[in-house]
Amino acid sequence: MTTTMSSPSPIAFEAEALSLSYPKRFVGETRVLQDVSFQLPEGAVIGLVGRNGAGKSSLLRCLLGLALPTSGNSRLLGCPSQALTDDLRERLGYVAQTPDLFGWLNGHEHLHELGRLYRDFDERRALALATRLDLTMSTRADKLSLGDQQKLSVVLALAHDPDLLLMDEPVASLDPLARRDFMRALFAERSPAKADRPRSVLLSSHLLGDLERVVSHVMFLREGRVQLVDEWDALVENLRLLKLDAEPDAALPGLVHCRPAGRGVWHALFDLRHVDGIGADRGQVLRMDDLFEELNA
Ligand SMILES: Nc1ncnc2c1ncn2[C@@H]1O[C@H](COP(=O)(O)OP(=O)(O)OP(=O)(O)O)[C@@H](O)[C@H]1O
Repeated sequence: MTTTMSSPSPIAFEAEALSLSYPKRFVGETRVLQDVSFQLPEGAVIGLVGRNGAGKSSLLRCLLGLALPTSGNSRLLGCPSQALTDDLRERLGYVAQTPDLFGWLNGHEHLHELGRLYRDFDERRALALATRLDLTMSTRADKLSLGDQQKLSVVLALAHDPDLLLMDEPVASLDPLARRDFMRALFAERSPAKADRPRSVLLSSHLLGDLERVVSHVMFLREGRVQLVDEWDALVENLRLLKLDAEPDAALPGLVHCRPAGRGVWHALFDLRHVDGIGADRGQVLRMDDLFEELNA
């Protein structure tokens, strides 16, 4: 089931019927994204959630113009992904799933090289973040642990204080303290010149406990489709899980999702905003990992 939400605020991330397929080796195609639509406002911190292979990296790559959709389109701050302007690129930060570093350069040398590309690059700010993340900047990237390579990628992505940040599992290899410091860095004060601008963040992660603490919005992807996209507080307030002894009628108002849970029991997820007095308000409130299980089991 797909919920598409709109907002009166300016839109940071937007997709319209976005689909992406890759040809299979001999015949047919792999459908990676199917009819993905959403609008997410500026200033939002969005958790992008789904099982392995759900299409999270592919969606981020389409938004950044790094993958060409089969149909549909997407925009970043109103700019079409396939025609990002230099000005828009200056406002972007991206952390790829696999650290995208030059193995023979150390952290300082990376800062020096990248600093030549951005007008707003702030090396002092980057070094302060490296210190907070306990990252040694004098070691060649190919001699860093995977976690430290991820930290360096994050330091580089934040060094020009971007308005839009897209991050593909940036904390997967970080220890809990580094993850905490990373999350703080996301919300650290912006540079004086950008203090009044909202930063919008789209962040894919399997660490749902961490996401739950920081996101304003969440988007659940399954098999390339958007299952649910909404403000996280609204989902906590309004989604309820009921355990039923029969399959509910799919046409019941407010029914978001249902699944057989074994021994004749059905789990039904209702949205109280659309329910018509069937006692769903007595259902269970879900944490993000519970909701993930309900949508994917
Ligand atoms: N270049 C490609 N050619 C063919 N198939 C691809 C290509 N890139 C991705 N895929 C397929 O697209 C699907 C989605 O992959 P994607 O990496 O977007 O998923 P993901 O949600 O990011 O997964 P994970 O959580 O494991 O990182 C997978 O089935 C993958 O095999």
